[in-house]
Amino acid sequence: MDRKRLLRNPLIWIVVFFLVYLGISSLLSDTRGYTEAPTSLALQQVEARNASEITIEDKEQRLRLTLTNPVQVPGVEGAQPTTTNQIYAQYPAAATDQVFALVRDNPAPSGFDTRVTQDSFLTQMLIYLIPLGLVLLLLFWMMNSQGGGNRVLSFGKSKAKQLNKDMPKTTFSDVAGANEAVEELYEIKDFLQNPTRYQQLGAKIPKGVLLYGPPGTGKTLLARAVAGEAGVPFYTISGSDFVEMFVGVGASRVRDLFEQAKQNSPCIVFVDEIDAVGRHRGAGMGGGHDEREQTLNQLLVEMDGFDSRGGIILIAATNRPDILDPALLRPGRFDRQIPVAAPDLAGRRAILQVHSAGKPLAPDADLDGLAKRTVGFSGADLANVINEAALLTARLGQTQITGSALEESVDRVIGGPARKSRIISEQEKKVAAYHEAGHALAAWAMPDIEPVYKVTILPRGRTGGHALVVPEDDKELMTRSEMLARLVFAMGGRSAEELVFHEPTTGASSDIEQATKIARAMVTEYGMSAKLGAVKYGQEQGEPFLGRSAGRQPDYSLEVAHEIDEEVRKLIEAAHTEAWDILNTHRDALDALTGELIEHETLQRRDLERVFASVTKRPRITAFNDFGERLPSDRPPIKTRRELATERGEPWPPPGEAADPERTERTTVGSVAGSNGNGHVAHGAESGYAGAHAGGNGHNAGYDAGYGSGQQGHDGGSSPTPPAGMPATGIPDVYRTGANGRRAGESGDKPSSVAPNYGAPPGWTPATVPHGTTWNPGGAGRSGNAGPYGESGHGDGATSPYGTSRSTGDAAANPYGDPDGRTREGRSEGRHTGTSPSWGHDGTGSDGGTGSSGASGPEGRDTPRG
Ligand SMILES: Nc1ncnc2c1ncn2[C@@H]1O[C@H](COP(=O)(O)OP(=O)(O)OP(=O)(O)O)[C@@H](O)[C@H]1O
Ligand SMILES: [Zn+2]
Repeated sequence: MDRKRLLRNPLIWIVVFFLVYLGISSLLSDTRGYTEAPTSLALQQVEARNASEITIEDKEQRLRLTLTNPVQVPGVEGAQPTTTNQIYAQYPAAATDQVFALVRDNPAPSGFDTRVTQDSFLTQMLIYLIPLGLVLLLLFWMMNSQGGGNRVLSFGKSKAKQLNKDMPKTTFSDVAGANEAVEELYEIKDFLQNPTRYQQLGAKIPKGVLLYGPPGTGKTLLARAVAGEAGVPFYTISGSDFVEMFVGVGASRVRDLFEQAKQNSPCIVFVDEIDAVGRHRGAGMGGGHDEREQTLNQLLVEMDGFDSRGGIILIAATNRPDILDPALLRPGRFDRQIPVAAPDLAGRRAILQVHSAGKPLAPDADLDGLAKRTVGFSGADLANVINEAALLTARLGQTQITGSALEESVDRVIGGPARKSRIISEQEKKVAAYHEAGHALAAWAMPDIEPVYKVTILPRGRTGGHALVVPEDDKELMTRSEMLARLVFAMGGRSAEELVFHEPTTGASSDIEQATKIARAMVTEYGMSAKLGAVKYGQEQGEPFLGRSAGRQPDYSLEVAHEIDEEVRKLIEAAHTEAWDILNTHRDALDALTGELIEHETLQRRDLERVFASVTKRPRITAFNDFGERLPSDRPPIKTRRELATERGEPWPPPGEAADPERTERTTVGSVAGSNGNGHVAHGAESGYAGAHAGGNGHNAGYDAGYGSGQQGHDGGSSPTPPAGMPATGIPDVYRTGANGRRAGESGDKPSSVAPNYGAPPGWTPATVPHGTTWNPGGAGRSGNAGPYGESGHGDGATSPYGTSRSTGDAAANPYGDPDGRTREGRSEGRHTGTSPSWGHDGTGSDGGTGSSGASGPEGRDTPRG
């Protein structure tokens, strides 16, 4: 590496050149064989007529003599004198005349000769060329070191350098938890291996495959796996490689790319981040997009031109399919679009297994538990968790990765390293402890929210502490009650401060932000306010150049704006009251928890169960308005086969049937099913999880594109987005609880208390069903298990209610208003794994005290389409 750098330095070359020059000139020196003598001696010899040959070399000012009788030449600088008959001597230029006269008077017997050396033409040329060459060399060198590659000289020329060839060894088994995508890609791989089979059927294989989904979900990995499985070369180029300063370069690069691919077919060309070139034409601010449009046009033309029978398959990846030019996505171009969503529970478990393979795990390392805790993590996050745990283990000098190392590394990945050294005053610690205890208690006593997983007042990253609720399931839908519960949870910290210290602190700012976001989304996006109705207020501009929310425009009147603000405030006020009331009622529990928090700093679920033993889930006391005039029906929804079976006490799945009926029912991609079906099958059978997204088929309106959001907005929880269509189990659940909630609110009666059942969701009836109804909506799958939520996070998802940080919805699924979901089955489209770990960080304390938690991620915007 270093040696290479050295060789590029022109100075080295100059030095080498001179050394070589000196060497050569001394070798060729024409004084060889002659000894240098003092001028006086040489003149004496001429005078004494002892020279048999005399040459005057005019240019060198040298007298060269061959003597008849050898003479002794004194050695120069103390060297031995030598006796020789060939000598030469220099003379001064002014003495030329005298020397000439002397020689003329005393010529040798053969006369004398004068030589005037003339530089050869070549030498003269060299003299001019060498400096020129040096200058040029210097210039090249400067360009090189600037651009990294020899950019300037090769622009528009072949891009052999940018196109990296590779023969990956990756296989589909390296990709875990992305079974749908693997199934789709299996076909491509099969085609590359047996093209004739497809050609005989007259089938056209897609020319291009677009993989889209949140960052880090394994898109690159999948593309490599296709190449690895098919055993064809894999070329990668990034969309931004096309974009160049010079107009027309991008287009010619596209041409070259296809040229090269054709020469190397069959092969896979992978264009990463294709949105860099593939953006909507005519979009963007100002002018000056000609270059990009030209590049895109060229890409379109080339894609039309090549024939996939040639065995070239283009795979592109993007996080933002919604901003791609529609022409790029039409049949014949990237007509196969494969969503790569963040993994679900089974997927996460499988990914953890893939990445922990070959690493020494201690017996207490529980990958299943870890998978449950890491809702919303992408494959890359999970890989990172395992790696961090390994690093941590190495740092501690241990030989096995323990459960606590894994636990710590999850926290690190989400919230950054713990700030152990930070010193906080006793008083601040107490405030923080009350704040977090307030969150925990509010969540504990509210229906429709997951039990708190852990509470800590250890500052981590930029946060001052957090209470964490983790969903038991991956959830895609969130009911109104669940969102309300989240509001209460968010207000818990603030309420505790007010209740106990009679004064709020700045530590609740991110809670407030979070709550506002949820409430606003409920009103303007999810139509959850009876007063304003199911109307979407505000329109998002499609192009993200201005930053997501800068493009948001109000499309309603000032009066409505006023009403929205009012509704938002009402929701939050009600939640605040609710939280306050809970804390007031259970003040003993609050104090007890605070005490333990101050002592232990971090408390787990078991501790909470002990401390909160006396706290029961309670119905909401405040009236949140619900449905206006439209009274929900009392008739319960139909029951699924599974529910009926469970009621009858029969085992599920029925013996002899496929292990996972839900999954097979949903899956329409039957052709190559099961190529990688590891974790899933077992999983669906074992928990209610499959039930949780049993629906979602076939609607593609209103998905939340909010996945991309804050990589580091750790706080934000998830963003399950209730989509427009509701799955069979979904609607009634919402209605039911909503209706009951309203009645409770109206009459103000507190229901007979429901038996406390904290640990887990299965079986507990939401307390919002006040009259002791036994109806249990979703079977194991959905009972009061709300989605996740980051209590104070602000993942900046403008709309996604729970702080989108890690939500995964791939919802942007169908960006081009393709209503029937051509190639994809509805499920993958509607897929919005809205769950994510809910880190409510509170900035209690850190610098400046305002505790804004976490740099929020950039997006999380809702992009409804279709
Ligand atoms: N499904 C998965 N199974 C196993 N490992 C995964 C999976 N998804 C991601 N990873 C891990 O995460 C790393 C990053 O994934 P990859 O580069 O493919 O993500 P990407 O989707 O291309 O991200 P981006 O959109 O940011 O380019 C992979 O090298 C792999 O180690
Ligand atoms: Zn808080």
